[in-house]
Amino acid sequence: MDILTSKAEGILTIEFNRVERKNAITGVMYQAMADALVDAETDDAVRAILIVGKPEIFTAGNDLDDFMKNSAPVDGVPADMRPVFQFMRALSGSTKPVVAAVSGAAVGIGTTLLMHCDLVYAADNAKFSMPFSQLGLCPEFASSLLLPQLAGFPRAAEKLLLGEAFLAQEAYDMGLVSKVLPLEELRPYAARQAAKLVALPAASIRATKSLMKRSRNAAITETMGAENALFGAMLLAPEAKEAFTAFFEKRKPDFSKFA
Ligand SMILES: C/C=C/C(=O)SCCNC(=O)CCNC(=O)[C@H](O)C(C)(C)COP(=O)(O)OP(=O)(O)OC[C@H]1O[C@@H](n2cnc3c(N)ncnc32)[C@H](O)[C@@H]1OP(=O)(O)O
Repeated sequence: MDILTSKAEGILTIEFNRVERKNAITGVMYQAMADALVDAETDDAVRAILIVGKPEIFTAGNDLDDFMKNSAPVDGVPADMRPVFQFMRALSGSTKPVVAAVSGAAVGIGTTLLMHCDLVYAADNAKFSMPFSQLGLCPEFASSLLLPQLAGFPRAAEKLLLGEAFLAQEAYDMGLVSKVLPLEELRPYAARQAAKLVALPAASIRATKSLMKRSRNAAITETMGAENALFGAMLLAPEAKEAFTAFFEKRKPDFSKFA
């Protein structure tokens, strides 16, 4: 199983478990995470959600092979019903508190998804990146809105226009993560924070989260629509094909022939 889910003591834990592919996320994995989140939404026994990777890798982002093989529109399946949309909609719309524990690399959607979590803990080996422009793509799932809001435009531009990677301390300074911890303390600390949420009155947690998010919900939905229309087209363009092919051929992409 490339995604492990478990429920215990009020916490739904979702764990990336595809370490041989650096936890790169396939459609099947997005669907498993979406289904777990949708189920949690109506399960009163779940009072907090914890998303974790492995000590050496959070996730390498979307599986690039999946991007190459499964990006064309499918007859009868609206684009926003694809598993990645179902997952991000369920995460962004979750009324339950979501805690993420990040160690190792968090690439692409691996960093974007953190902007939709509530408490984000990073190990001192965490490394974040959103290399969309390097892949011939553009930001997705409201990162073009939320990152400039968090970090300010000039710093967000380094991360989104150039796709520069950044370490845990910078992520903390930018406001993307709540706290940086030594790697061995990350998972137990995140679990303890989730347990604190479980012990608090669920109605209070729901109300607080909803109030904190309400002023930006409409903008997030609108931005996701604009981003994802562009993203879907760019996935099928030759620049992305060159980037994905270059990754698997272990060479630098050559974008010089594209205007
Ligand atoms: C809507 C969502 C959008 C997005 O998420 S866009 C972002 C897409 N992701 C990426 O562009 C990241 C690609 N991966 C990497 O840059 C690197 O990996 C890492 C920095 C994450 C790790 O580097 P290292 O430790 O040197 O590992 P390795 O040798 O590159 O990878 C080990 C095996 O894992 C496969 N793999 C890694 N990432 C992906 C991926 N994203 N999709 C498919 N496969 C991936 C490789 O090919 C390789 O495989 P083999 O051992 O056969 O050579």
